[in-house]
Amino acid sequence: MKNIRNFCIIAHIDHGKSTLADRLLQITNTVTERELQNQVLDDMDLEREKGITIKSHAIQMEYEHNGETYVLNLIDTPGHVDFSYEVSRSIAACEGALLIVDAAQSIQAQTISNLYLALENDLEIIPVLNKIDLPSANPEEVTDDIVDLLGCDPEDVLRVSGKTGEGVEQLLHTIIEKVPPPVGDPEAPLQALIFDSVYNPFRGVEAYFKVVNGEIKKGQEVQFMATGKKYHADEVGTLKLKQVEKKSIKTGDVGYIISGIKEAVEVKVGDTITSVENPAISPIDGFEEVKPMVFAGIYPVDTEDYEDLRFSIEKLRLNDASLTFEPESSAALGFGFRCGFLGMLHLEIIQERLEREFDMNVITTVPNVSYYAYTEKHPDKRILVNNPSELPDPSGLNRVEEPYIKASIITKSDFVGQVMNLCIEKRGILKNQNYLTQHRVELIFELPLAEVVFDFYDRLKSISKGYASFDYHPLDMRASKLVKVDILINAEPVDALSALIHVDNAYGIGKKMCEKLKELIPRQQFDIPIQAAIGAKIIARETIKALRKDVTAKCYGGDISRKRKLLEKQKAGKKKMRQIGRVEVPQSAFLAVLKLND
Ligand SMILES: Nc1nc2c(ncn2[C@@H]2O[C@H](COP(=O)(O)OP(=O)(O)OP(=O)(O)O)[C@@H](O)[C@H]2O)c(=O)[nH]1
Repeated sequence: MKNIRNFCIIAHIDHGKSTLADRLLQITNTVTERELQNQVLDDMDLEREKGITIKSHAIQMEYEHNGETYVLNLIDTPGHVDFSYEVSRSIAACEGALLIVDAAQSIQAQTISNLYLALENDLEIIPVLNKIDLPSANPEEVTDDIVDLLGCDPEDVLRVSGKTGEGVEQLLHTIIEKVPPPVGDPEAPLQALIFDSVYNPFRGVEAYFKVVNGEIKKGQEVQFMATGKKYHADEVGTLKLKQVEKKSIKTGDVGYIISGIKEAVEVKVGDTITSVENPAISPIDGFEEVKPMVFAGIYPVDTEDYEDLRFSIEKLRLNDASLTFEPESSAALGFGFRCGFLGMLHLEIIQERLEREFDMNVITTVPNVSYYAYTEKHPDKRILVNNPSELPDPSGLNRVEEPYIKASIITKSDFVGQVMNLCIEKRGILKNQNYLTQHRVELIFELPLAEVVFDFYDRLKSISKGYASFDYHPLDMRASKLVKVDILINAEPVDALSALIHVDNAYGIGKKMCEKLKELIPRQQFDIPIQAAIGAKIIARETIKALRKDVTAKCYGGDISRKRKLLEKQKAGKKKMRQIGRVEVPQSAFLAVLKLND
């Protein structure tokens, strides 16, 4: 145990975590030059394309130092706010963390939020200034920022370049010298912390764990404490570039288990594996069931594809336990599914995977958060509302509660005013303003999550010219004055466009919605009124004027094939359309609310 080092890399997105990890694998000969494809840790296509790490993994390296061989377990952590619980469990499996800061970008929101998680778990922090090869690097200033943040000595901040490899050898020595070996009782009953899992279509779900106490053996009967399910440990091992089967994994070490588990939902990150024969009295602290934060309806464009869509979502759920779904129907869109996601990025990923991996053509409705509603009749009985159209009748409504988050935004001092205005417009409450350095400020806001779902990131990025980073954690549920705003197209209510909006913003948003829809819905042979309403009260109206000319008129007398082409183009366009009463509505209209400020 004394020669094991478990560590993770925490960094803001794009600060070079994967590149540095690759370099560590290369220097320790865990992978050969040839095997070292760029970013081996990001093995999902989508990850590589989006340049983000979605699923965390663990990899084992060996390294000689002062005549002794050390086992170094690098536990990778996902880098996006949507996956923060997974980050927290990966961190809990480590004794040390490399805090990577980009020498040109300095400290960002996720640097700090991940640092706090690491400190909460008593990790040894090794500050690392990365990308020192960049011409735009500002090592002196950024080192000062790190020193201010951690209260360490400037000499403690290592300078490396994941790209050129400079300083990486020294970094390995520092890991061995500074990160403490794991502690744990090899004789105690088995307790292994699950920090990640991966779905393998041939072998079932592989769970990654760290043995906190005891030992896990091949062939052993084990129990997952949170789910209560029992399994036979068909195979255990450690992870190099490939899996290396072992007879057992001992206290302090990191490994994987394969035990015939078919669905990702059975393996919960944060759960404890114990032995059936000699069970631990209690699980390891910190288990939480991850709950979806954002909901949206997903509908097939072609109603006949409903069963295919169900099959595809079920398949996705096999390897993504945080995705939830249940059938729902919409008067406007027909049969589909109400899906729950960890956040907006997660939603985007699922939508893209459905289209790419399953070739599904889907309409995604406006995302919403989940609310608690209480009626006058039963003011103590909580009703969970995951879809605005399920909100009880307003006349009998006592109150509605919505989720709040604690958001941390780091930006340059020049942009503080604009960022504050944005947050206040989004109903934020300023909690703290913290000058990290002379030019960089951290703002802590409490915000309704629903407001962050609506075009918050994009606007934050544009008002700060990209110099703002954002991170959040769920806080609590609070009563708010929310009303349901309905949209009527040609006098037909379109349930998929309903949204719960704060009463003060309802008129403004209703008006903008109508204007946006007017832009998006093509003109047809008759006038189309578009209205926003609260209950029976119309609060805004626009009219799409009738189209008079025949589109093909200008081709008359001309080339017949051109006319046919035009008609075919129209037909293809129609596939992406939805019929609402007599009106054809394009797919983009269902997401109109998200782009009200464009
Ligand atoms: N010049 C220079 N560029 C680097 C260095 N390390 C990483 N990069 C570049 O910075 C970008 C981001 O690097 P990644 O390693 O993908 O960053 P990451 O932190 O893993 O990103 P996420 O997985 O999205 O969190 C890539 O374009 C890298 O080529 C470095 O030391 N020097």
